[in-house]
Amino acid sequence: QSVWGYDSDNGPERWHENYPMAKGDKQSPIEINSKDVRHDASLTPWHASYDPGAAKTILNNGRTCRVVFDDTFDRSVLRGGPLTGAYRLRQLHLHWGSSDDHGSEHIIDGEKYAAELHMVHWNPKHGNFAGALKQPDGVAVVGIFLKVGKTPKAEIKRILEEIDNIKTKGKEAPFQHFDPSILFPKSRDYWTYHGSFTTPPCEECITWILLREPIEVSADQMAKLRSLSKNGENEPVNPLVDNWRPPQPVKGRIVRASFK
Ligand SMILES: CCN[C@H]1CN(CCOCC)S(=O)(=O)c2sc(S(N)(=O)=O)cc21
Ligand SMILES: [Zn+2]
Repeated sequence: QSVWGYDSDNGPERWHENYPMAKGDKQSPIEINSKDVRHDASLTPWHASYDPGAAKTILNNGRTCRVVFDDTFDRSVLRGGPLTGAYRLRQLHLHWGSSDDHGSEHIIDGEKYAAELHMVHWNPKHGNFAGALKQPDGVAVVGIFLKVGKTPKAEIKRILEEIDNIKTKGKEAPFQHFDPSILFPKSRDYWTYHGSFTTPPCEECITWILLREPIEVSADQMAKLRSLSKNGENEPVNPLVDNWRPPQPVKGRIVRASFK
């Protein structure tokens, strides 16, 4: 069927059939090898100023669990780092595996994390989100790695508590009074490079800002995430797991680090 996904008949190896950008020269995710990274002293710290009142709903779209924010004005914005101007927070979502030893999209020095959280922002100088998708500086995504550990970060609980209300595809629940910056790790260190959406349409419009320090989740919290289903309410159960794209060719791109 033409609808893309992560199964053998509609997965990443076939996306290019309907989305030619998938075979572009600046695709994401990528593997990051510290030996190839260039420290850039000119990279300033990034700053998020998010309005908790901008959070609206949480939904299961059959491909991920997504929290949507009001991005009709500069209400929740990301600035600094490799960015010029204020980028508006539009949504956050996750990618995860079928077991704790894999699930992230970016891979760091050969290490795969259990999950990867993406906070998607767009550049209002391009008028609207659809316009921003067509620009190389249109979108900025902050990526946070999730690692299974003994001292889970409490703040992720708020998202996982909602999972029971959005078990199947198309289910949506109110999700308000939430400031996603509570999910950030202590360190602001990051890698940055230019790439694409890791799903169709695979547009190459993203400035990636990947945080070096993972946040910790518990094995139970990962199991909770894996209890989501790809299928709709009255369809056969199809677990929503392994919604990650494998690493793509770097093709000479430079990955810069804000740290030594
Ligand atoms: C499931 C589709 N995921 C897409 C949907 N959007 C893209 C544009 O859509 C146009 C209709 S998006 O901006 O929400 C977005 S960000 C990422 S990622 N993993 O690269 O952070 C993927 C996607
Ligand atoms: Zn993503």
